[in-house]
Amino acid sequence: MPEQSGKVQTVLGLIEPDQLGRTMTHEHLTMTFECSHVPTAPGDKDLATAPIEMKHLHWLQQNPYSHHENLLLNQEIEAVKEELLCYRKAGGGSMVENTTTGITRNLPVLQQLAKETGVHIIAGAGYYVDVTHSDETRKMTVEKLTDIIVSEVLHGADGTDIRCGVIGEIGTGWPITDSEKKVLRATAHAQTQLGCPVIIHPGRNEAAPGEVIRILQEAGGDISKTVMSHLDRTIFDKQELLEFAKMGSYLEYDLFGTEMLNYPFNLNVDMPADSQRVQALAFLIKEGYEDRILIAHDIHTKHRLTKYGGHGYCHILQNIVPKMLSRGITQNQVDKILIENPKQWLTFK
Ligand SMILES: CC(=O)NCCS(=O)(=O)O
Repeated sequence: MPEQSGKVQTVLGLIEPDQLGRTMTHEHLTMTFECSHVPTAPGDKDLATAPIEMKHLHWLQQNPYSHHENLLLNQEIEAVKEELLCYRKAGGGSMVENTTTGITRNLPVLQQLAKETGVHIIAGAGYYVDVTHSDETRKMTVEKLTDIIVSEVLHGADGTDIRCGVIGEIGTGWPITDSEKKVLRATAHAQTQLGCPVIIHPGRNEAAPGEVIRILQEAGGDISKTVMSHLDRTIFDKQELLEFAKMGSYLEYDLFGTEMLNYPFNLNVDMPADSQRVQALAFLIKEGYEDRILIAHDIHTKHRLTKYGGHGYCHILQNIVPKMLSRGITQNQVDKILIENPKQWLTFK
C-alpha cells in the first residue's frame, strides 16, 4: 500500500484530509495558454498588443484568448501570491493546481506559493490536450506514459522531487485523438496502481465527457474518483446532464467568473452566466447529486486576476456562496461542495 493511502498529497508533502478546508478543485496559479491563441479580428490588431489597462478590460473579457500577453499567467507570481493571501483570509484552505505537461507546469513556484501563503496546493500529473503533446510523447506506449505519470506522483515531476497529488487536468479534445486516448488509458492504469484522484478536461461537445468516461472505464479507471471538468460549457441539455451524471464521476462547474458573449473555442456554445451556473447546481442537488458536485474558477489568463480588474480566486467564497444560499442551497450543501466532496475526491484510497 503506498504511503499516500488515506492522505492528501500537496506540494509540501502529505497532509490529513481534514486539513484541506474549503477547496477550489480546478485552478491555475502559474501556466501559459499560448496553445489556445485565437487569431485577432483584423480591426482589433492594436487592442491585441496593447498593454492590459482598464479601458481595454471589456474587450479583453470578450476576447481573452486573442491577446498574447493575457495568456502568460506565469508572469504574475507576486499578484497570485497576494490573491492567495486574500483567499486564506476569506476562509479558503486549499487549491488543486491543474497545470499539466504542455501548459508550463512550474512545481518550484507552486511550492514557494504554498510556503508563503499557507494555502495547501495540490499539483497535477500527466498531459494537456493533443496540440501540446511533443513528438516524444506521441511515440510513447501506454506503458511508458503510465510509468511517467506514476513517477510524477510517487517521486516528483519535471526533474524535481515535488510530487503531484492528482492526475490531471488530462486534456482531451473532440474528437478525441489517438495520442489523447493513449494518455487516458495510461491515466486509468496509473490510477489503478496508485488509488489516486483523476481530473479530466473534456472536448467542447456534449458527447465528449461520456466518451472519456467510457475509455477510462474500459482501461480499468475508478470513475467514482474521477472529476469531469468544465461541464458549464459542455453539457446544456438537462436530460443529457442526468444521463452523464449516472456514469458516476464528480460533476465540476469550474468556470465561475467567466461571462462572455461569443465563446471563441465553439461559437455554437452560449457560455452561461454565474447565475445560470448556480441554477445548474441547484438542479443537480434536487436530482440527488449533492455528493458529486465540485466548483472552481479555472483562472488561466491574467485578466481574471483582481490586479487587472478581474474577479480573482475569492469570487466563489465572497459572491457565489451568498448567491447559492439565496437560491435555496443550504449551508450544509455548500459545505459538502466546498469541503466534504473535495476531501473525499483528493484522499488516496
Ligand atoms: C486551462 C483550460 O483548459 N481551461 C479551460 C478553458 S475552456 O474554455 O473551458 O476549454
